[in-house]
Amino acid sequence: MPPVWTTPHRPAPVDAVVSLPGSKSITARALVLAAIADGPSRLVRPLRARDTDLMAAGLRALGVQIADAGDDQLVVPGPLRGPAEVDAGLAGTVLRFLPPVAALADGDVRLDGDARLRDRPNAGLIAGLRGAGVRIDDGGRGRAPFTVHGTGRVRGGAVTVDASESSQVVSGLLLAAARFDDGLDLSLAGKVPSMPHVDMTVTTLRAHGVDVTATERGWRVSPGPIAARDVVVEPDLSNAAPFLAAALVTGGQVTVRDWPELTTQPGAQLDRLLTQMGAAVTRTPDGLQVTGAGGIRPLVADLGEVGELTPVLAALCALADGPSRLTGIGHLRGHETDRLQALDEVLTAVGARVEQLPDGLVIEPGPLRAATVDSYADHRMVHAAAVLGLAADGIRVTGADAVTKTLPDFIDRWSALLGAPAGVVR
Ligand SMILES: O=C(O)C1=C[C@@H](OP(=O)(O)O)[C@@H](O)[C@H](O)C1
Ligand SMILES: C=C(OP(=O)(O)O)C(=O)O
Repeated sequence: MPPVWTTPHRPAPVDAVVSLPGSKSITARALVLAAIADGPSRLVRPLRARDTDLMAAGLRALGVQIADAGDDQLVVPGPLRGPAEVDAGLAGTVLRFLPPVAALADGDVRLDGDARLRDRPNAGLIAGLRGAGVRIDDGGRGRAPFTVHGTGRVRGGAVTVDASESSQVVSGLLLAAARFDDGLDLSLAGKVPSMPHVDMTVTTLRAHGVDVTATERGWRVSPGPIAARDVVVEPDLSNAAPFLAAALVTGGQVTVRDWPELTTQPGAQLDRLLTQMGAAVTRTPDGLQVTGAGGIRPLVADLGEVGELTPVLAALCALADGPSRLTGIGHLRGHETDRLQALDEVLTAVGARVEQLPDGLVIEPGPLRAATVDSYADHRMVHAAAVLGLAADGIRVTGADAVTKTLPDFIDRWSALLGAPAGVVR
């Protein structure tokens, strides 16, 4: 990969059908549940990218067998044990889903990752696990690195957590809770962002035979076995965002194959959001088809449920025909980078006027100009720059290899999307 990626400029309408690899979030949940299930499981077409490879490596370090079988993965649970070191890279899913599993292991498990991981908030999870009887040494920081002193079992019971900084705190605790001696009666202190991701967790647990009920203040998980299940992983709908956005920017047409009829992925909301921005969105026998009309309408929306769509939507806002206001996304300051700050810098560099709100952004488009921008080690900032580059000639990105986090061949796929006449881009 060149150190600086010059994003392709494409004023002509795109016309393509795109197939995308599996969902990061579904793969992460499938791996974790398979690792603590009551028998072996097959994951069909899981995502193979940095985040999910780190999840698999972390589980292997705890004693789980995970083998590749063509495009699939076979997972065989074993006794969970330490001592172990887990590298979470920059993956929020590993940072928040593995510590509750580590607590079930017999022995110490130390978790660390990239320099930026050490800034990502995790006090809610650490306090929640302590409330469930787990001993954790985090030097009082509430962040990585920390050591989970696993004893082979977790008491569980009534626990109150603050998950206002990440829904993954809730998901991490719920995923392992059926294996706690007393299950878990989880109460929330405050609001939780990205609620569709919590719904995804609850739905996935039920599909594995776990008894989860919503309570007035949260969720209750009964103790019991987690049934091993083979899981067919849906395409990643959040990673569909830049490809569908290309239809809007160029006034072209993009179809994403195998768009699920029913899904818990928040990316499903692209249908509604891109329609609001002026796209015609239809379902065809192939998948979800987005057609751009030649202009982009501004977006005024609370994106709290779909925070991970923000970078691409914000890029579209910088190309719209009026000012946009995106709110409900204060927690994005704790993502791969401070995404509100990063988007402010990038959109300003290409000519927009940006105002940061405590929980969002106001974006006023301006005359576009060429710029070299950073990836901030954030895959979705590369997606955003790629979308801007369609409209502005001369957008260059340093550190574009950040895309390995969830879509390692993004740059090849993007080039193919733009080079392809009508046809399948793989
Ligand atoms: O549970 C998950 O798979 C995710 C939950 C969300 O995290 P936050 O609630 O921290 O935004 C989302 O942004 C992330 O990309 C994936
Ligand atoms: C926020 C994201 O990732 P993570 O799972 O690392 O939190 C993301 O993919 O947009």
